[in-house]
Amino acid sequence: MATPTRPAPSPAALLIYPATLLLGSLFSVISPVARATRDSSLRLPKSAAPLAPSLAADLHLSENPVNYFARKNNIFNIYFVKIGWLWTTVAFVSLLLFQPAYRASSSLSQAQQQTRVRRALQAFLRYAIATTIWYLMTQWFFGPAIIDRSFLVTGGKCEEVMERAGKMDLGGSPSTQVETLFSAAACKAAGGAWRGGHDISGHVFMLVLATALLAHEAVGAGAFSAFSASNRADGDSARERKASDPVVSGPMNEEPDSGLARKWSLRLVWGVVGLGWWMLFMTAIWFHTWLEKVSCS
Ligand SMILES: CCCCC/C=C\C/C=C\C/C=C\C/C=C\CCCC(=O)SCCNC(=O)CCNC(=O)[C@H](O)C(C)(C)COP(=O)(O)O
Ligand SMILES: Nc1ncnc2c1ncn2[C@@H]1O[C@H](COP(=O)(O)O)[C@@H](OP(=O)(O)O)[C@H]1O
Repeated sequence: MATPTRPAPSPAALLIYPATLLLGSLFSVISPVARATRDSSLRLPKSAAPLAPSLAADLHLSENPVNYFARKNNIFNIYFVKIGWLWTTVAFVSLLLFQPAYRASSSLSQAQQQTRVRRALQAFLRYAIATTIWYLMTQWFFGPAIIDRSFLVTGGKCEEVMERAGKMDLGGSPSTQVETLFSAAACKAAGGAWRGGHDISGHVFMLVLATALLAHEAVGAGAFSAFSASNRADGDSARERKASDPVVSGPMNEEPDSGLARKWSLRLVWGVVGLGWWMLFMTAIWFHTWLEKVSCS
């Protein structure tokens, strides 16, 4: 019998992201509630109207909008998305610790243990690569992050702070001043307005990366558990097969209490993926222009 391997999720599943952005943008056009938010932004200069969601965000119109999810200070934005990589890390580590696909245990043969350690290392490498990409895109790239740099090269700037900088000393060393002007977070913290360029959505970027990474890993780990459990149901024949195959090994040899942790780690991961998808959908409805959303997915 051929050795079963963990099935890789189909790349077609990634279409969920453009579909979500498309659906969110359509919703933002046809929903009366979303229209009401846009109407308030029509009090902006006429030329600004087509870009309403983005400008509404820039001008802090979304601090008190009709829909709860259109508020920047909504609880899910503050405690979930804004520290989204922390949630991603916790969920990922729980998979590595509790899923039998990665968990080495003393009741396994040496070959089985080696296979699991190798799998866990490969999974960690995927996480490390994704973390590096997230970090360079949204946090730091030898100075301002790539998203901030792309905003600047497309003509954006920290408007009010630039004006103030022209008139008075901002304080601090020249390098702090440069940071103040050239990173979105520092610009907003200094009371400036990050306007004018192509503002790739950090939310969309991080949520797509995090949910794709976690879902990919959870599908593999979940399928491994399910396969192993069905093997266990098969009884002796499976036992014989396992004994001769270092790759096929599952909860058959698992400690009894690890089943609960296995279930809850998958629940945590799917919870993070589900909420991440929902927040992506909310960003698509309430924030950014079309191009800004699509350019980072
Ligand atoms: C050459 C460069 C090397 C870079 C090295 C980077 C990674 C090392 C490789 C492997 C990592 C291995 C271990 C890492 C250990 C711990 C990582 C833990 C990561 C965290 O938990 S960071 C703390 C939590 N912070 C966040 O989650 C922030 C998430 N938020 C954002 O990114 C932004 O707020 C945003 C993009 C969602 C939105 O941006 P704004 O609109 O608010 O500007
Ligand atoms: N789903 C969401 N819920 C609440 N606020 C969101 C959001 N998506 C984006 N935002 C806010 O819109 C602004 C642009 O975010 P981004 O460029 O990452 O998409 C950010 O504002 P602040 O920077 O003032 O917090 C961010 O917090």
